[in-house]
Amino acid sequence: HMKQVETESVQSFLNCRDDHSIKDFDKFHFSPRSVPYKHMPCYVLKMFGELGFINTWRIKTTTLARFILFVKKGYRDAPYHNWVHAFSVAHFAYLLMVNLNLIKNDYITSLQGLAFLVSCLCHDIDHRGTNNSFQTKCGTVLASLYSSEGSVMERHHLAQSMCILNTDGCNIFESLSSEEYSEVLDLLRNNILSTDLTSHFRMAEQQREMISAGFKKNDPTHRKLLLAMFMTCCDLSDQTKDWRVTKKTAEQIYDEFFSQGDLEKSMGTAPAEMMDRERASIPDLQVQFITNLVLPLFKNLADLFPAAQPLVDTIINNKNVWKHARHLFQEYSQNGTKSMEILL
Ligand SMILES: COc1ccc(Cl)c(-c2nnc3c(C)nc4ccc(C(=O)NCC(C)C)cc4n23)c1
Ligand SMILES: [Mg+2]
Ligand SMILES: [Zn+2]
Repeated sequence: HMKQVETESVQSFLNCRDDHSIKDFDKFHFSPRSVPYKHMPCYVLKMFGELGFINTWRIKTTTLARFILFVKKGYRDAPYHNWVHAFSVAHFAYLLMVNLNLIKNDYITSLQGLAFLVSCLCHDIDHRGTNNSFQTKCGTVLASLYSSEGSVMERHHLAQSMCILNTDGCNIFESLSSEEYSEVLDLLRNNILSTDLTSHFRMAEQQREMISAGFKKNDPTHRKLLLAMFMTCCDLSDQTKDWRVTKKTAEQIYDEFFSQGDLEKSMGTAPAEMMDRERASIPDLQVQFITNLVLPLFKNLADLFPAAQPLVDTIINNKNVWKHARHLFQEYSQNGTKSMEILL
């Protein structure tokens, strides 16, 4: 078995070098979900290399390769919260660093960039396709471990990430000095915990103040707010791609949400509307989500980085498609067609 794993792992790191079918990998419009599944680990390695992290932080390639495969194995095959989501989130972190020159223009340090990319890769590890309120409501093991501090799932994703770093031959931070090591773990913690959407709302106010007051590069609080903002941008980056991607993402998310709703009904509790396949109107929910969360967030990003303005334009386009789909959906759902097929 180990032999088979070894050859498979070696295989998944050889073939992306000669994969000339991929163009525009470092452009905002590129969809990471179009990368062949078996090439994804290799493209993660490529991102670490292109950002200079392998040399700067003296990361052994075999250690990084093993770390990537353990992270990939740490994800379950949930409809949305799976390895492909993790890969796409990490890819957007790469796009931000490359296209906004975050490290060159010292918005973030190289160490913060390394922690940022690793955090995105690990941010949803071992997700079960159910959200924080499900954990507490149904008294899961994870709730018994973490519900007193909140952000139950995010604390679990962090714990799983630490386990992988402590696994033989997987510690990609082994060449760091002790102060760099403790800083990178601190960054990992802040970044992964900041992907809890409810804590994003708390920070959104401070982020707006930071942007209107003007970002100060050497203000540690500004740095922390900026990294938290980047993490949520990456987590929601499917919204910045063309309609096909956002539609497919919505299908996966509501597949996961409605399964949780079914589970809650079978346990005798009433699910939230967005989790209830009998009540939810996906176009309405998506217009709300984009209006209340996605647009303000990426407008903040574009305020700081004008190069990110095209992302806002794409999000507005997608929102208009959902608005157009709204009455289409009502019309069709009258005669029972609830499915997303009707959307172009
Ligand atoms: C950043 O962390 C997460 C965690 C989990 C998910 Cl699924 C998402 C996420 N990523 N894309 C989406 C899209 C397209 N629609 C969504 C609609 C609702 C919600 C949701 O959780 N609403 C309740 C909350 C506001 C208290 C999340 C949605 N979402 C992001
Ligand atoms: Mg998450
Ligand atoms: Zn996520």
